[in-house]
Amino acid sequence: MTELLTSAQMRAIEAAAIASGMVTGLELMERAGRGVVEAIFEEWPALRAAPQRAVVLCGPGNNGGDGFVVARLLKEWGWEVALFLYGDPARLPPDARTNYLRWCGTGEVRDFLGEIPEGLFDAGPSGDGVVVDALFGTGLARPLDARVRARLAEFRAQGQFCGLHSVAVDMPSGIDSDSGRFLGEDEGWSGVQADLCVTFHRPRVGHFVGEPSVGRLVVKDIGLDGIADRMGRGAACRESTSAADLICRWSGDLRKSGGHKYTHGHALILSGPPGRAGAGRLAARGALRIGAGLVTLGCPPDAMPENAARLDAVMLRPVADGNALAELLVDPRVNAVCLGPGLGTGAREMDLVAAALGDAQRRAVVLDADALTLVARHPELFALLHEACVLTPHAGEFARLFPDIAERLAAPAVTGPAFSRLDATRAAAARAGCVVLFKGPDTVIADPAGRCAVNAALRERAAPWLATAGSGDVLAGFIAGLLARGFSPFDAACTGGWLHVEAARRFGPGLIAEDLPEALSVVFRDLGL
Ligand SMILES: NC(=O)C1=CN([C@@H]2O[C@H](COP(=O)(O)OP(=O)(O)OC[C@H]3O[C@@H](n4cnc5c(N)ncnc54)[C@H](O)[C@@H]3O)[C@@H](O)[C@H]2O)[C@@H](O)CC1
Ligand SMILES: Nc1ncnc2c1ncn2[C@@H]1O[C@H](COP(=O)(O)OP(=O)(O)O)[C@@H](O)[C@H]1O
Ligand SMILES: [K+]
Repeated sequence: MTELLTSAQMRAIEAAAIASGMVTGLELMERAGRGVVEAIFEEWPALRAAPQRAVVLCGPGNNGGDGFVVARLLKEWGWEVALFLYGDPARLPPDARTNYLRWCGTGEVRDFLGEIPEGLFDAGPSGDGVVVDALFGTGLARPLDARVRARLAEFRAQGQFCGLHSVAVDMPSGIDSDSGRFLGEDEGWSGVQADLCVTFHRPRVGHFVGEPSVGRLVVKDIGLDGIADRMGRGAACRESTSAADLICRWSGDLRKSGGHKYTHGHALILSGPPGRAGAGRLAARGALRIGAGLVTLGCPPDAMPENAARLDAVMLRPVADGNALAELLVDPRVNAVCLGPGLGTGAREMDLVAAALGDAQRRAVVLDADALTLVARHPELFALLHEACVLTPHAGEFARLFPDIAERLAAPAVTGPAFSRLDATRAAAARAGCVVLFKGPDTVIADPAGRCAVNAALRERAAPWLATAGSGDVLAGFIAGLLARGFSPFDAACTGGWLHVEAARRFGPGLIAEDLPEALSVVFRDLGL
């Protein structure tokens, strides 16, 4: 499990480590700087072979302090290092000031806002080098001042033009580490700000949600392991996790190690009218492939011929209205329902949503697409949501369901920590009283108690092929299948989301939604199931 931290959590851990006497702030800064240098050499092994050129940009806080350490260590490697400071050296925090003074013993400090010397970016003796951004890290509290922004952009652009690699210490400056958002107006600032970002102890939330801002993320150990456990998990330590590794916890549950088909649950997927039933069929196939013992597609009677012609292992039942659904739900073995994909938003469909949510057994229900639109439109349906439900909105559906929360998320972020997709999903789950999976390349899953996970399809896990019609329908089916198999709503959403990205990655370019369920068997085999 990869734990993601907020800046407040990281500060609390650092403060507890220092207060316990296990380490000093200065030693942590030294380890951080050393970690950055190690990461640079690991990322670009050729840089180790011969001295190069570094341009190091230091800010007014401890991020700048890390920068002084990096500058000193690279200089010790024989590099040509040019260091620029933004801020008043007299006002540096104590550890940063100590490292500033150490640097002053070996090299010059230039003014970050002053002249950029001629030839600065000419690559080093062996034609290579780095620009290190140590202006602001977790302490960024407000938007960068226009001059700082312009100057940083200039350093980045010139460095890039001259072929130097860009390295961000902890976070690319200007980005809020709790939300991954640019503080202030972000025109022209989207995209990758650093080839490599080196952070410490644990990744921050902002490395996984918001704008994808770094090409590669490396987390360096600075000896803080175990301190969080010793501190106890206080209010500042809300748990947030990257779902990427969670699958390991649950792979045992995914394995089919005996039993008969009813042991693995029965998922019911409700589909729409003739010509629109494909989305439901995709969800049904997803539910079956992920291992539900049985899957039934319930469709309007006039869609029976079309579906019968297209389905084999998935069973088919006519479901004319809410009463017909209620009759089907008399069978207690039907233990998960999924509705929304291609469903429609008329009176029949409203009736179906009411019947699924109003079911006395409070069965697990996945609501997606049109079902979400109906729930957004009709407060009486919203009021029926319960803890066994999973909502899977994309950004448009999220805004329909939770307009005020979406508005807060869309508003420019002006102070740190900024309102994040994590905050938004948590608020939505608390209001709905059920699990919410907020879709996107940085999918966030939250439950009403505040538990939260990020399933980021970023960097080495990028899966841009998922932006294809019907992939969300398959995801709804995956989650329904896992619910049928007895996963809790939160675990089903995390595991379904994770498998969705893995399946897309196994298939790769050219993916269409139909391929996702089929790619699962390869993912399962690789997991050793
Ligand atoms: N917390 C930890 O455990 C560790 C922190 N370290 C480093 O320390 C950093 C955090 O240090 P700080 O808390 O000093 O924070 P930063 O160095 O990120 O910046 C804080 C300073 O910048 C000012 N500031 C904030 N936004 C500004 C803006 N837009 N324009 C101008 N000034 C602005 C603040 O008033 C403060 O003086 C981390 O990112 C990391 O690089 C490391 O040394 C290792 C350990
Ligand atoms: N660029 C992307 N990278 C990774 N995942 C993505 C990307 N774009 C979309 N997705 C994922 O693809 C799915 C699309 O779902 P949705 O928007 O409901 O589409 P549809 O309604 O066509 O099925 C979601 O799971 C979303 O997280
Ligand atoms: K930085």
